[in-house]
Amino acid sequence: MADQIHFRKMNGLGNDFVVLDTRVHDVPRDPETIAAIANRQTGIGCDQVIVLEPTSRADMFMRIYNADGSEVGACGNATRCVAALAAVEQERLSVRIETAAGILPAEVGADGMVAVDMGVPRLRWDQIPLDEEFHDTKRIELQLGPIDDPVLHSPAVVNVGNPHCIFFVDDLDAHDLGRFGPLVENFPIFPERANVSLAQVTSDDALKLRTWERGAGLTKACGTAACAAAVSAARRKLTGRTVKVSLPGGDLVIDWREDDDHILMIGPYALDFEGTLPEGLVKQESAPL
Ligand SMILES: N[C@H](CCC[C@H](N)C(=O)O)C(=O)O
Repeated sequence: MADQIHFRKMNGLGNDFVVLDTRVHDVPRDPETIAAIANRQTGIGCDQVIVLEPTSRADMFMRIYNADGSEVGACGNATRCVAALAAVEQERLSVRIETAAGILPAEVGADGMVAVDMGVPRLRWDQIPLDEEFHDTKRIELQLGPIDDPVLHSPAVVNVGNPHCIFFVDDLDAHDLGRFGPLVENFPIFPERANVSLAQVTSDDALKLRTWERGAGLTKACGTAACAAAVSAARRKLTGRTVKVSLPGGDLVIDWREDDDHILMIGPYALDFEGTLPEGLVKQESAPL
């Protein structure tokens, strides 16, 4: 019988994760099993599956899989959750989490908040990446064919370890992100697809955000989208460089630091419950011949 695979169910502002740990036992990584775990009808149910791995360069390596099984480079909300796990393990409040997009320092606060240095935004068209050259990535012109809404023709694009497309609108609720999100996510201009957000600036230090996540769909919060929207709003001079981002699941504070260009993301984390993966969920290793 395959050994029982322990998991932690965690969330950051309702963006939820199943966290597995390869330092304890082998865990499945094939896209089918990841998608089966993430399935909210027949699996555990989550937006992303997070797999912890050993590394000599940081306290742990965080591998990130979307619900569709695709592996990606960054997940802001999960980084806060994993930083909290690392702080408990290492018995210190300053930790470092390695991801495919880089090593992220984090500080776990006594107030249950975690501050993660998400690094510097990548702003060149080929860093997003886009499949055609645009000199001004704070406002690109999208030929949105199937989308007739003119306000959705000139988003900002930015990479914060993963690709983001941010539309600034006057009223979030006036647009059906569930309808056009998947269209934009899969536009050919985004060779690696994109996370798609609607942002509504409400003051010079606050904005509201809704996100259709690449590989996961509508989520209650997206940490990297909050970083991307804050950077894009500041680039367009719609806000300052420190912004409260209000998502359906709650608020994050994003500070795009002037001195070193790093993006600091501050917000909560939560451990919901722990368990073991149901046997049927994990493809059994084929028996040795
Ligand atoms: N869907 C994202 C990964 C998860 C990001 C999100 N959950 C966050 O908190 O940043 C992508 O494909 O790049």
